[in-house]
Amino acid sequence: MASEGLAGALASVLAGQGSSVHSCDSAPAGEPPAPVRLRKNVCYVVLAVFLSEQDEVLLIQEAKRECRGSWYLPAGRMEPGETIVEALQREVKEEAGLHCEPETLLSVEERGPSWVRFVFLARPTGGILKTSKEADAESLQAAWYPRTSLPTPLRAHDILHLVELAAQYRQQARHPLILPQELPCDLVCQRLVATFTSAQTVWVLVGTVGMPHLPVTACGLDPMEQRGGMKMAVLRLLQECLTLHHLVVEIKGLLGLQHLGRDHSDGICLNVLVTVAFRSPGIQDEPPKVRGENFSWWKVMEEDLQSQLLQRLQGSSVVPVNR
Ligand SMILES: C[C@@](O)(CCOP(=O)(O)OP(=O)(O)O)CC(=O)O
Ligand SMILES: [Mg+2]
Repeated sequence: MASEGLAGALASVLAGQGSSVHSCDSAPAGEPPAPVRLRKNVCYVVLAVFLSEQDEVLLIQEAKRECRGSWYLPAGRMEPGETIVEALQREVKEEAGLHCEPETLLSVEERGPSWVRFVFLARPTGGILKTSKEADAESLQAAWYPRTSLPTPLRAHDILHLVELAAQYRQQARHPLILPQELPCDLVCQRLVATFTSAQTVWVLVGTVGMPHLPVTACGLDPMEQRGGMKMAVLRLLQECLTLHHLVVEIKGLLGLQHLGRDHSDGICLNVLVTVAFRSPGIQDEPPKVRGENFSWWKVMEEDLQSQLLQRLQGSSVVPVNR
């Protein structure tokens, strides 16, 4: 993929799209990671934040024994064979009685590659709000509450931050609308847009095995990568080509997300924006030296692409991960 191919790939990722994952540039040592199987070695959760124009939040009252009567946002575990959006729409219908459309990903939370939660800002498109008369195993009821006076008890307080994220996004959208792209993937992996900037010039790390491409790192499901979280896979790839001890690496967040779910392709690919900078504050005009033959820095020359990338970097215009 010559420069125009790379420019096309970068433009696609910056637009929240992406492309199928055919191979990885970095994987955990030893055996190749086992294919991902939902509900067997990974659990994906979907969660919806509905925030009305009257600044009210849609909550559901849990029916499960272990949290019965407590209030939470509509959320649930994905089932094999469904897309992320289908899971979101199923859970909201089951727990709140409403049809919905996702507006954008608000946040992705992960406790290692085996547990990932996709948090959406969503809007109701129909259906009838579930009342206590329709209580069942999915939920006791659903109701709208003023954002500043939510009912108690809450099932968990983690939703307070998510509701705040939704309110902030409504007030000022920090990133473009980003929705999952239905592209097949066998692993939990991350495609890196790893950048080095100097003045108004930006370089992007590219994989050079085969056609030059945005590098992909596979997340391991072993205990070490579980404990360290998904950033371990990013650091592992960068460690393979850069001398990290004099660099500062920051994973800014998501530019996009890929998953299909159908045809047993349960994997996900997170398209992540990463910055690489020298630890010492001295002016560094050139990116850090790359070790080996498998990666190199590509200077982004296309003005439009460069300004788009700089704008995303300067504004942290990405979906936060674990933030
Ligand atoms: C796992 C949660 O994010 C909530 C979603 O899972 P549920 O317990 O509500 O699952 P379903 O029965 O499928 O609705 C809470 C958490 O501890 O992460
Ligand atoms: Mg639930």
